[in-house]
Amino acid sequence: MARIELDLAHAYAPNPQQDSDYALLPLKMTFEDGGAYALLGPSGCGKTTMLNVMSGLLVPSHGKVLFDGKDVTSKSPQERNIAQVFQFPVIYDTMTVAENLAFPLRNRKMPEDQIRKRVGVIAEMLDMSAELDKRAAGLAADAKQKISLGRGLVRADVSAVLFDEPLTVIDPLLKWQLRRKLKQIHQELKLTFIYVTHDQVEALTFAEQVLVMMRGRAVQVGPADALFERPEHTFVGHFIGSPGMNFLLADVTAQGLEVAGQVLPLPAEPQLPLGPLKLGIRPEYIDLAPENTLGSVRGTVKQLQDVGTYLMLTVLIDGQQVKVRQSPQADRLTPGDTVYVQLLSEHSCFYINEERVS
Ligand SMILES: Nc1ncnc2c1ncn2[C@@H]1O[C@H](COP(=O)(O)OP(=O)(O)OP(=O)(O)O)[C@@H](O)[C@H]1O
Repeated sequence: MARIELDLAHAYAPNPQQDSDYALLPLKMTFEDGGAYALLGPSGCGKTTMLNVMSGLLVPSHGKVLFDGKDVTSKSPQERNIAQVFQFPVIYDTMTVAENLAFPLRNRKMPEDQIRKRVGVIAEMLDMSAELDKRAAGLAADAKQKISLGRGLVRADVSAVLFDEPLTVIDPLLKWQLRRKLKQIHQELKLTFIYVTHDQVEALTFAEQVLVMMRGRAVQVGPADALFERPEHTFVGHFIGSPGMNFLLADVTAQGLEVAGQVLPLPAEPQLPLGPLKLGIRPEYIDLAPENTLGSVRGTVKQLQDVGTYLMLTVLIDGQQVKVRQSPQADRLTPGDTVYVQLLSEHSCFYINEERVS
């Protein structure tokens, strides 16, 4: 196992001139030994590039990769001792499940009795003990991908296991089970896991630390609750949550916070600079208030959506739209109704130039 440090940038084209020429903008990041990390972001944000730089499939155009303090920037995946699981199964069809799982161990010349033991443990973890003697060729796509996962997990002496969207070919029910299984396996094996996905549920349920990426930039790294409660960038607020955080244009004045032509009292602390900013508040944290409650803002119900376990209101506040999550027992409102919403609480965040200032 290893502590992985990145201090680098990567551009595929020579002579990068501007930010958009970089697949990875300059970043410093440490992956602690034994941690479970997810790299999360939309398609094209640089997740696979970062993973390939860590594995050694790609040499970064600028900077360094360190494993336990040693510079491995130009070392191959073999030399870095990395295990990788890709989107699609990488297995030998002519071999049995057991032979496939044993392959990385035989390559390393592990004694046969130890191989048998380790293959048994991994097969048990992945619920594949009954399939060990079956030929891989006859198995369904998701069983094959489970073998790939097993091959990634079978060696106990790897620096890290890197997963690139490994559950893409798995059907939704099994995907849900495997996600939980991987978390459990991580706790048992205590290997460093780095997991690439564009699916926030997958990232947030699996990882202890999630690195959110946007257009080549690492915007925030933290546990799921920090990304939800205190997004450091409006992008993280939008991207995490379903629906994401609401953002309203506001103005800090000597009188208070001006939102949609109404002035709300601001707490003395923290002090916000005078001028325009964005107020961020999650739909889960907006309450409806009786008319003229101090700190509430008047709006009009635009839409009401019954999602089963909750109601989602869309409220228009002077042309700005906010989502408000309500319990299913709440009084039924209808489009056109006037409501008063409470936008300020300890859950409110403030952003200037898309970065959180409070
Ligand atoms: N071999 C390459 N040559 C040139 N540009 C590349 C290459 N691979 C990726 N890119 C570009 O680098 C950027 C980041 O791509 P990358 O594959 O790392 O993103 P990603 O977040 O993994 O996306 P996805 O989820 O779609 O795989 C994109 O703009 C992509 O077009």
